[in-house]
This record gives sequence, C-alpha cells and structure tokens, in this order.
Amino acid sequence: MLALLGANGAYALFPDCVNGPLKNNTICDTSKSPVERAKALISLYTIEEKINATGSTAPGVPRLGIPGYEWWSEGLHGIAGPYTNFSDSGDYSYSTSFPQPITMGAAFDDELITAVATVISTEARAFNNANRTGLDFWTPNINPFRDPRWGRGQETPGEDPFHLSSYVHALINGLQGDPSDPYKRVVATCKHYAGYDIESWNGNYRYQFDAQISSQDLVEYYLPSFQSCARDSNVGAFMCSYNSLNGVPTCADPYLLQTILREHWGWTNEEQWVTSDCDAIQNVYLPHEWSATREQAVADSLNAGTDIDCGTYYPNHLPAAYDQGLFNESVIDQALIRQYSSLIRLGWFDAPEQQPYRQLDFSAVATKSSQELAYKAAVEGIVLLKNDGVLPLSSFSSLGIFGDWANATEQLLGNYAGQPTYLHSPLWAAQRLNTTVHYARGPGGQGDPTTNSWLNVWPAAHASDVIIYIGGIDNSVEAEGNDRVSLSWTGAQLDVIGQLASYGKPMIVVQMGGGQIDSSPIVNNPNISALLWGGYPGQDGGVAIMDIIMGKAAPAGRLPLTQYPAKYINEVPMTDMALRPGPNNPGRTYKWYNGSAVFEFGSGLHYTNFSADIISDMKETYDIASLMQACQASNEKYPDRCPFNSEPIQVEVKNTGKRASDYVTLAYLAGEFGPKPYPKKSLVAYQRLFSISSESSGIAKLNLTLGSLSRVDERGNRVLYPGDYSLLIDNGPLAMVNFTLTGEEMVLDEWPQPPKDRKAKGTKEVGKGYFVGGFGSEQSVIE
Ligand SMILES: O=[N+]([O-])c1ccc(O[C@@H]2O[C@@H](CO)[C@H](O)[C@H]2O)cc1
Repeated sequence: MLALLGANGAYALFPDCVNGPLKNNTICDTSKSPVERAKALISLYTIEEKINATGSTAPGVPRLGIPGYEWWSEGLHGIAGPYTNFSDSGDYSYSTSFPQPITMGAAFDDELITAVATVISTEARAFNNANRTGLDFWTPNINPFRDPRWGRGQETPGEDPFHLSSYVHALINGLQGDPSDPYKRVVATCKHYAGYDIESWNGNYRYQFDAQISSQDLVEYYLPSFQSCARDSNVGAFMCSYNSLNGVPTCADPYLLQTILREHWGWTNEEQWVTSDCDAIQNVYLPHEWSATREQAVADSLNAGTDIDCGTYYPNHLPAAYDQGLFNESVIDQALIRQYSSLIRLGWFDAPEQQPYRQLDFSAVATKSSQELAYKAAVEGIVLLKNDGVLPLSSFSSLGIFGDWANATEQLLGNYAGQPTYLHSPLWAAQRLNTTVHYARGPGGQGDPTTNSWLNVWPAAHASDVIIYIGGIDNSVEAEGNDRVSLSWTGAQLDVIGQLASYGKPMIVVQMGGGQIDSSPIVNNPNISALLWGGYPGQDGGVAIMDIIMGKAAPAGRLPLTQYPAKYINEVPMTDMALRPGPNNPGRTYKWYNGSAVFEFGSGLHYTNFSADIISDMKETYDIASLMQACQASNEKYPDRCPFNSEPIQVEVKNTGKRASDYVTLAYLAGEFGPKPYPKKSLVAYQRLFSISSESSGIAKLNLTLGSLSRVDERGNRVLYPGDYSLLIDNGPLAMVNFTLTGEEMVLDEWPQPPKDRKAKGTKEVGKGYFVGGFGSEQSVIE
C-alpha cells in the first residue's frame, strides 16, 4: 500500500496496484471493465469482510491491501463536511466557498453552475490527494423548496421542478465531468430521495414523517430533479431520505429504489450506488416501525437497493440478519460491486501517473479565477425587488450601515460550508469605498428589542446621507432540524427599519437568508427607496452587495421562489404535500398559489429596462401525431426529451434603458390543456444573456421539449394534450405567442404504478418513537 503525501486521516491510503498483494489480480487490470475488476476483488472477501464494507466508514481489508475509505464527504457550495479535514493554517486550511444554491439558483445561469461545480471537483481532488476528503460527495440537495418554512430550502436552487432539473444537470456535469471520460472527477449524490422537505413541524420530524404524495404530484413536482440526475445526467449516487413516502421508508422501498430509479429511469450502470441518509436505516426500525426487528430493517433496506448505510446499522446488524437468512449473499455482492466499480471509475485503484487528477495539489485550490467565480456567482444571484431610482447610488458623502448582516461573516455562507478563502462582509466592502461609513448593528436580526444596542443606531443614522439596512434571517432561524415558525421579519427588525426610514433619507434594505420573508411592510413604505434580496452570497457576498448598490455591478437575478404573505403559514399545514389548492391549502408555488404573492417567482428588476420579441416564426397549430412521428424518427429513447421545435425559439431582448445589464430570459407556458385545474403557468426554458448595453439587443435561444409541453395525469402518466397554449416571455409578460395542439392525446411516459401488494403503514403518532441520540449511536426513544 502507498501512503499519499504522508498526511494523517481517513484518506491516507489507497490500494497499491503496482507493488501491493493484488498487483496481479484482475482488480488491478485496467484493461478490464470496472465491474469485472470489482467482482474479482469481492470474490476474495469473506462474508464478514463484505458486511464490514457496507457502512459509510469502511475499514477496508488489510490482508488484501485494501485500505479504509470514508464515503461521507459534503460539497454543497464548496468542499465541506464532517470528514473533510482542513488544516489549522497554511496550505489546505481553506478552499473556495460559493454562495448557497438558493442564491446561485437566482442567477438562472447553467454555465455558471457547471463552472462552479468544476472548481469544487478540482479542489476536492486536490484535498483528496492530500488525504483530506473523499472522492464521492453527498451533494446536491435537490428536493424542491415546496414550503417557505423549510429550514433547508437554502440548500436548493428553489421551488420550480424544471429549473431544478436543468440546474442539477449543469451541476453534475461540473462535478463528475463528461460521462464518456475514463475517470470521473468526483461522484455526485442526488439527495434526498424522495419527498423530504420537513425538518421539525408541529411534532413531525424528518425521521418519522410519512409524506403522503399523489402520483400526479410525485411525477410533476417531487421527482423531475431526481429523474434529471438518474436518467439524464448519469449521476453516480443517490441518497434515500429519512421520511417515509406513502407509508414506506424510502430506504426500504423497492418501488422507489428499484422500479422507479433503476428500471424506469434506466439507472442500471453497475457503478451507481444508493446510500442512506445518516442513520436512516436505523429509522426504518424506529421510529418508522416498518420492520419488526433491527435485523429485518437492515435486510429490508439492503434487499430494497440501499447499498451503503451512512452509519453503523448495516455492519452492526447484518451479521445476525445473515444468520437468520434474511438476505442472500448475492445482494451484498451487488452492493459491493456498485461501490468498488464506482471507486475504480474514480481511479482509486490505479497508478497516480495514469490519472488526470492525481497530480492536483493546493496550487489548484482557491485560485484567482476561482475567487472571481465566487464573486461572480454572488453578483449574478442578487435580486433587485424595489427601486424608486435611488439605486445605483450616486452623489453622497457618507453611508450608514445597519442590521444584523451588515458585518456578516459566517452568516454569508449558510450551512454545509467548509473553510472559505476569506469572508468579506458588506461593512468590509463599504469601508473600502471612498466615503465615510457609520456602522451600528442595532438589535440583532433575530434580536432582543430590549437591548441597548439601539442607542448607537440613531447618531449613526443622523450622521449619514444614505441608510442601508442589511438583515433578515440566518441559520439561527432556518436550519437543518429547524423549520421556520413565521414568515415575518424577525425580532425588532421591522421596528428599527421603520424608525430608520422615518429619517426621510435615501434608504435601502437588503433582505438576507434562504427562505423568503414577507417584505410587504418595506414595499409599502414610501420612505424606503430600494429592496434587494441576497440569500447567502458566500465568501465575497459583502462585496457583491456593495458593488450592486454602488452600480459597479448591475442586478439581474430573479427570485427562484415565491415570496408569500406571512399569513400563508396559517393557511396550510407544512405536512400537506399537495401542490394544487384544496379546502385547507391555497396552493403551492407560483403554479398553483391562488393568493396574492408579495413577490412572484421570477421577480427581479434591473438598472435599465428591457423589451422582448419572439422573432422565430411559430405555427398557429401543431399536430400531436406529427410531433410524435418526428420524435420516433429521431430514435430518442424517452419521448419527453424530444424537441418541440426543430430550431431553438429565438427571443430578441433589447435594452431600452441607459445602463448595460445582464437579462434572464424566462419562458413559461400557460393555457388550457390537460387535466383541470390548470396551473397558472409553468417555466419551460430560461437563458441568461450577458452585458447587453444600452440600445443593444441579445438573442435568447430557447429549446422546448415535448416534455415541457406535457401535463401529468392522476396516475402519474406524462401526456401531450390537445389544447390552447401560450408561450410567455418573462413575468409581465414582455412577449407572448399563442398556438394550438390538435389531434389525440399521446402518452409520453407511462408511470409504473405501485404494486398492489405494497405494504404501507400510516403516519405515526407525532413525537413518538423518535430517536434522541447522536449519529451512529442508538439511544433513547420518546415513548
Ligand atoms: O449526526 N450527525 O452528525 C449528523 C449530521 C448531519 C446529518 O444530516 C444528514 O446528513 C446529510 C448527509 O449528506 C444529509 O443531507 C442530512 O440529512 C445527520 C446526522
């Protein structure tokens, strides 16, 4: 075995196929396929060694020179995670930390996402070569941001399934590299499959919750991003979730893991594996009480297709399950073939000089271009929501900066962050401008209105020409394990904002945090000139915010989610998973919400104005049978991926104002087709255009597919329906064209129905059977 760079840690070793005991075994023969190599290796393992290899911290098989491997690394917006090892100082003490996905989602720029993911995978390789992280990363989180209370919505690109599917495709390309490359850059893991988006609400916990979701909502809303991962992006791994879905814990559900994932989506490559969320196998036993015993829980999960247990439940309980005959050895072989084939595709077994990534070291980390990309991602994701013309700022001699986020450091990162290269707060950026800056934090964002931290606010405000308040929410309010209980501005913030506004000076509010906050009091206050949303903009977020305020950069991000009024959370329980409006549900997302949003999905202003014109000739009528014939002739395996238009639909976007700016072209379909009720509209394409100067135009090229024209019926089938369609450009809309689809409806994708004998349990009584204890240790249960 060969030690890499001599560092300590879980990644210190990789198998030595040059001089090690297996050098003449097929596992070391690079002319053989990964599966052949993996099979040769595990044929040497005893059943004990096989079982030991099923946990996320795999000990390896020393007698064969197979070192341990830690499967759990994170990479949500930069390398991170419990087993990624940053040094205290110097090399490997930091990496590039990008904005949270909710902010990068607002950029609506897939090329940006691929570039960001490429940096993350490069830095991951450099850290792996120094034995500091793994080769597979448990990212992205692509559960749609369904309910505005969700504490982890910040980890996602937003609420729209088309947007998520496109974003995740771009991301996986950057993380894994081209599928045809002999070696993967790293393996990505699409999580949390599926129906996971509640942390803790009204006595329901992620470990115990049973999400009841119709087939229609599953196919239309909860699963497209996962289909994009599995079917369209060749992702290397999936993670099943804590919750149950329609009565079955997802990690023990052969319908989800076999019928849908592997068979229906064709995710049959032997090097692709499923891990459980951390301790989710334990939860199959308790609190779900799906399996009667611990042994049955591990066997049910392994048999269903969960190949790795994040935790120790498999290694601890599979031996007894094996003795009881609850699983066949071929099932564990299958799991290990997937694991080792994946490691082979990552080059784990091959000599360093054979691989393109083994030479990377710290000089590839936090490069100048990576830092510039983190800044660019932040700028692109910031959204301008209100502006009476005060922005961009000009002619002032002093700035007052207030609020809980004004001097934000770690707050900028959100959760699942590693060690950033630096942390530039808005205050830091303001202090580098050629102006006087007065700063007072004031009462904390989530803060206590009674503290005397108010006192220094007023003199600072008095002395300033322009007032900037930067606040909102952060991970003390929205977090893993912690859903929000209010959509209003927290603590004393509205009070201090109101009093600052009463000075009658130009005033700008910057709303931070991943979940949206009802900002109608700010919108309606005529003394507040401008409102921006920044999400979690990452290590250079403060500079990005100040550059937009000063006009050094132009805002063009769009909200990737709805800003609901605060009363929304009284109108629908978080546990109601339905998207369409019902008696106790006003509907979810911009497609179905029947109330009046404070800001709609896609909202975003500029420092200029744009007009749009659909310049492609579109027919008035399209015949469904002809569309399907063209699709069949193209030999596309999945008809929903067939193009609707043979050439991209071109939209000319003209900057009719005075300042150069990016513009995000959003294209929606609306109309009367398919099952009632009809959604208000659905996003079907988007493209960000860059730096369109005054009086100039850019051309967006939009590719619509048959899938994007389809609707989903109650059984989950994706169908192309006859009816009247409108293609809308932007929220206004700025341009629109109508067309009709004629002929008989056609099924594009027939959804496999759950088996009739599917064992399903109802929702458990809330709060009962919930484990309290640390990761990997089964402790007390709330009875
Ligand atoms: O005990 N812990 O240290 C611990 C930490 C995080 C944790 O969360 C889970 O682990 C992440 C694995 O990628 C999933 O996204 C998340 O649901 C689960 C357990």
